[in-house]
Amino acid sequence: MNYLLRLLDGAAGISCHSGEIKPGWVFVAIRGRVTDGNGYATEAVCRGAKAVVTDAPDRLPPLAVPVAVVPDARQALAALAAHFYNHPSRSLNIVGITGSNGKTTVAFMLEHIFRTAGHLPGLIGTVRVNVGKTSFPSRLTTPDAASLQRYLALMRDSGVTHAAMEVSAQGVEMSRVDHVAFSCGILTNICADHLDFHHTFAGYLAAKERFLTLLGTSPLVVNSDDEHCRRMAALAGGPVVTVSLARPADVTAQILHTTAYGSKFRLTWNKLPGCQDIPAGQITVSLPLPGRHNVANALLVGAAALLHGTAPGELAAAFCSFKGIERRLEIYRCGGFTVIDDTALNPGSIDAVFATITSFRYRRLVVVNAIRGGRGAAINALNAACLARWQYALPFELIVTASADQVGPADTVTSQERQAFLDSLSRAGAAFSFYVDLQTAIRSALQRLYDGDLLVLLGAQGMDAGRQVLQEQISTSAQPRPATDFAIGTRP
Ligand SMILES: CC(=O)N[C@H]1[C@@H](OP(=O)(O)OP(=O)(O)OC[C@H]2O[C@@H](n3ccc(=O)[nH]c3=O)[C@H](O)[C@@H]2O)O[C@H](CO)[C@@H](O)[C@@H]1O[C@H](C)C(=O)N[C@@H](C)C(=O)N[C@H](CCC(=O)O)C(=O)O
Repeated sequence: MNYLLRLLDGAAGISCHSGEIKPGWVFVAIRGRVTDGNGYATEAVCRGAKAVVTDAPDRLPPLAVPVAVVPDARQALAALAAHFYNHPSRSLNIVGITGSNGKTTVAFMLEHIFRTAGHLPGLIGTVRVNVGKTSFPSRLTTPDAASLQRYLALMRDSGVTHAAMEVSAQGVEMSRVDHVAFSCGILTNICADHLDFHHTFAGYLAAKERFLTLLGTSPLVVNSDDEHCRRMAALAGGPVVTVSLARPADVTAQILHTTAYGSKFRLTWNKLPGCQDIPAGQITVSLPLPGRHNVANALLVGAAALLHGTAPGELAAAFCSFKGIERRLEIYRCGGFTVIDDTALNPGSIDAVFATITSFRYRRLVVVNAIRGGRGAAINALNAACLARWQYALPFELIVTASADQVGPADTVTSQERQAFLDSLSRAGAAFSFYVDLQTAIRSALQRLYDGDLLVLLGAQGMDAGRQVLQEQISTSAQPRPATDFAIGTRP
């Protein structure tokens, strides 16, 4: 390793992407799933790379710069990047948030609480990267190791002290978060997802278990209402703080009142490990986010905030002022009807949306669901069965459409993926209409909607186009009606 670290002497940067290389940088060539980084080494040297690191020297062309051979290029990238930026995570409080659903909401909620408690916060996740008040676009939930360490160094050098970071299973599996010192971990829930990457549920669980190894002896906050999370907590190397809505735990919630626009609950905690100065206590929280799953998210956030010394009074105030985030059970008005917009990429998140809707009052329900493509297509059969099950429980008109899972063309829905999804829906007994074009699907939904109806947009980021179509319809005069319009209670 010393020889490797000496490569960094005088280096100006490090990257695994040739396009990012600047003079004096070190290029780490990674054999990937789509292409081989070794094939870009010449380009990296032409851009001024001072050295190249590889775990496949036989795939490298002759180069006029030093080449270091390592057992695993991904792990070497993480180790070199952490060393190059002088281990920024050691100067930060970083809460690593992992799980199938809820990572983004938990991360934004925790960032908000850290800010309200007077810290300069940071956030790394699916929607964006925040360094204090500066925002950067996000291509991945968990960036590659070099980009990640770069962000962490920027946070440290900008005075950030507390950061919330989404840790994806892919990110763990690909060593992106190796050499990150987490002050705490959060395990939200575990359902079959990302089968495109891990291929089996066991593989997905193994990635989550590897996160616990990386967490070391730092505390783990775990949702003990989730069976897989309970089992995994037993593998933690440090103290475990359990949170639950339904059973005895270190941190619990008693829901007092829910409406379409939020929940009121009593949050109670025991004396937490490592929190000498915060005795057991209780606060009443008004959370302006609907749904039981958001109370579960708030429990995880509350536990992590208390572990980081947030005073109970500050915690209650911070929850009350949290505004939520786009496309996570986001509710807005569109003329006389209401729209719920959620990325809902897997059965767990689809369940969370419909479980919340069961207590809403509306005239009719219309659902537009965007099929996942590319990497996400592996989950489509499970999503179709989940939609059919909910259509049986809550009759609704289902409109299906195709849309890019992410922005990249690699994720457009192929005709095979589309037909496979529609066949899964038919087999499960669902009634639906299909429109290839997302905007036509939304327009078709709009023609069926009247005052008092509820429109639900489910699916990938490609659904952003749907919002633009809706915005055309949202009359400037329409103001959000009081929550009483959707008071929880008897449905028509
Ligand atoms: C499956 C997966 O995670 N792939 C990620 C991985 O790709 P890879 O290692 O297979 O790399 P590759 O694209 O084959 O390229 C090989 C190497 O050549 C390099 N290269 C490539 C092209 C070039 O011109 N020059 C160059 O040097 C690349 O930087 C890379 O190091 O490393 C790449 C570089 O960092 C990522 O862009 C790529 O993310 C792709 C786009 C992706 O969609 N990933 C998804 C699956 C993902 O990671 N999702 C998770 C979870 C999301 C969730 O929770 O739902 C996430 O953290 O975002």
